[in-house]
Amino acid sequence: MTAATSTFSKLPPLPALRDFIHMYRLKAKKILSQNYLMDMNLTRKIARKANFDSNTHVIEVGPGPGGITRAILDEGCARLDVVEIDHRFIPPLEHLAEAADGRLHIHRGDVLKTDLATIFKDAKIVQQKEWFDFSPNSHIIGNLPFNIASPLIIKFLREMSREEGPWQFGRTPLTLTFQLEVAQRLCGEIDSEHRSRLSIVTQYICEPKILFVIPGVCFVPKPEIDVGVVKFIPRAEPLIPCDFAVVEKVARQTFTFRQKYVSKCIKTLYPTEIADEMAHDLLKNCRIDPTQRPFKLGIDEIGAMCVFYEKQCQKMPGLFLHEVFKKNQTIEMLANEPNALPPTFKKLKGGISYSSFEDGIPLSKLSN
Ligand SMILES: C[S@@+](CC[C@H](N)C(=O)[O-])C[C@H]1O[C@@H](n2cnc3c(N)ncnc32)[C@H](O)[C@@H]1O
Repeated sequence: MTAATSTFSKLPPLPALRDFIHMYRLKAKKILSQNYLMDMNLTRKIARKANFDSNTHVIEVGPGPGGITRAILDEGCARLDVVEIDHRFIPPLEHLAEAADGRLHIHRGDVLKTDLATIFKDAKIVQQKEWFDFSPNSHIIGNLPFNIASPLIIKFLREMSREEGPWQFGRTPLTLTFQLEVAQRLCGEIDSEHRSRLSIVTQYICEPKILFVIPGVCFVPKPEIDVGVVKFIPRAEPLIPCDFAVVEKVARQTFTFRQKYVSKCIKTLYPTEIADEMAHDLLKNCRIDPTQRPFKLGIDEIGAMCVFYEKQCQKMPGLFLHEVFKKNQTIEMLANEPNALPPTFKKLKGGISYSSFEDGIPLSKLSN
């Protein structure tokens, strides 16, 4: 399908969402974090702000009774595949599919275990792009259940950083909802109260933006919190030249104690007997003030720490597997594990030069 040939018709009149819910007896289940978005102005706003065109193959996660599903179809897309875990929603979604001119396809299953790449691949709509080109005609959208929002975004970010799963076709954007506090952490800027591990692992690989906030009262049943709609655009070039597992580990340990000195946090990367020396080496090489607080560190500083830590791990097999809470595992024991060395970064073809990182110096400190 090309831009010139794609056409779609709006959905014919359907029973109102509220009537749908009564017709199909769709009482929300707390265990699946079901909070329905009933206001079609808001569902339309999500679809509009996601900003895809009529050639786009969209995947929606957790469609529930189909409020956002209707809006995506009406906004105009080449095809929409939905992944829903709760069998009760299949009949109303089939009802919707009958009205959707063959554009709506339903998959019953857990999105965490569903192969989204195969959905894109089998439909043969998504035009593969080189990673550096702008995004392919694919988009993933969802008003996520709160209980899986965090594991799902981590899975997506990991796949994105390795150009795997739906990102094997290029830079597929995401538009997802999160409880506002999580949305703010994903987008947390340096020196802000929201800066966290999540800010780093998100922002080094993509550009996240809170599109708008939906007050909790707009959902049925209403959660006690507000919800942020976040759009993620994968970066052409990651800001840190290390594998996701390395960035995730350094970011996690750097934010172990938010208000303490970074030196105290970084020591948790190493066994106690070598922690002082190894942490000192890392901070000195990266020109980072040991008394700095974690939330005041820029991505380039954390990037430099990742590069240096990775080198330390290469020299000391087993170090990468060290976890501060696993007291009885020595580096000698861990060195015999199959993944005793950190995964290597898949270098992108062309693009920015990571040479300054090779010396372990953050870009912002090069002129100092
Ligand atoms: C917060 S509700 C949103 C429903 C609908 N999208 C809306 O905005 O009204 C979350 C939806 O995700 C579904 N869900 C929960 N866990 C899921 C999972 N692991 N995989 C796929 N869907 C899931 C729930 O059954 C529910 O329909």
